[in-house]
Amino acid sequence: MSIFLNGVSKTYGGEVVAVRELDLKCPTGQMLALLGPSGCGKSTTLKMIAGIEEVTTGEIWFGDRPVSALPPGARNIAMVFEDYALYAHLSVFENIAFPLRLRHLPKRVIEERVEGMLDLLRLGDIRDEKVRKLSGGAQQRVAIGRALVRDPDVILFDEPLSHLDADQKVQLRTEIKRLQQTQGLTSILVTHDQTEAIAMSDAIAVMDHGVLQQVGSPQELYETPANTFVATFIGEPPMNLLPARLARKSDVLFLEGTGFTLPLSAQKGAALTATNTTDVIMGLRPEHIALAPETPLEHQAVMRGEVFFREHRGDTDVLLVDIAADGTTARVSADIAGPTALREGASVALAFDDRRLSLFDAETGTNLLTARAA
Ligand SMILES: Nc1ncnc2c1ncn2[C@@H]1O[C@H](COP(=O)(O)OP(=O)(O)OP(=O)(O)O)[C@@H](O)[C@H]1O
Repeated sequence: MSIFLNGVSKTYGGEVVAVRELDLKCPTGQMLALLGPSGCGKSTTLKMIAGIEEVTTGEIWFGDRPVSALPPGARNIAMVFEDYALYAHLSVFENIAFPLRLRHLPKRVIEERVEGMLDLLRLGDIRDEKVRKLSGGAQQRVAIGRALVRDPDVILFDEPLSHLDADQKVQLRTEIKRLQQTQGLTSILVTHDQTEAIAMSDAIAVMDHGVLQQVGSPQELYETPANTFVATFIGEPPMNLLPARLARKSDVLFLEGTGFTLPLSAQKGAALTATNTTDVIMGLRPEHIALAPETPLEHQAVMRGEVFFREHRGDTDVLLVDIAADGTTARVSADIAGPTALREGASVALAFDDRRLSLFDAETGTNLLTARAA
């Protein structure tokens, strides 16, 4: 069952605009993540889809059915919460059976369906355990079983992994993804954790201050962020954002930044023909910077500076490098294959080329390379 949000807004108490004019689509059988910092409106959006909060304006559709006016019970949705919300004194079996008992289904049907869930979630061995004795990960699997056993049209996950420790997180996110794909579940995932959103979802909607910033596949968001907010929110370490200028000399467009001048490729130049902007922000991912070879390649720019800090990350070193030139300074983070012999205070030359850099309008933060193509 697909989910559509059409111009959905939510205002609390006539004042706080939590969600503004939101248009979103989650196709049948896919998982859409709502991602953003605290207060961006993702929980409010989930609650409106669930029917726990009313929309102020706009309409929500499940397939061809408008649901905004329906109470939660009439929407055939299931929710999985961050704190599991299980009955601690009941067994695994009884927790999963609970929603079916509420519907007074025949005993045989209940047993069949709960057994199916126990198999699917590999909970058979602990079926008679009281849930309070289980690990967080096992409790969350029980909660997922309880959600799925009713065969909902839509399943809503509200920060489902946030109380788990690191290895349980990784295990359960794989488990949820496997279930979501094999069962073809139409799902919305609310999270503030980009790693979770990237690992689990087909598409990610990034929100800030109640406004949708961009929606797309994890790859699209990584490669072509719509603006500087998305650019720094997706990717770790975050994308470098450095002030720069565009200057046309003869037929070539040059990018001039702190300590470098880079002729842009004809392709990038063509994408920028309609741009009058000269002040830009260059977006450069730390993993797209390398140590400069002795003879830089054509179309490669080199920035020279001093290592301010080195963070050793096993197979790579993240270097924070201070670049100083023409009275300006910039601090750049570079994720370099390592381990390197570079230490704080060392001189270093960093190289990058124009293939994977982004350019944003210095005033609006909009991606200049994609905005006009869109
Ligand atoms: N019941 C409410 N009454 C008034 N304001 C609210 C209410 N619920 C949320 N808000 C406000 O709406 C905005 C969006 O909140 P929301 O909880 O949807 O954001 P969020 O991104 O889910 O954040 P978090 O992860 O912290 O829950 C915030 O400014 C919040 O203070």
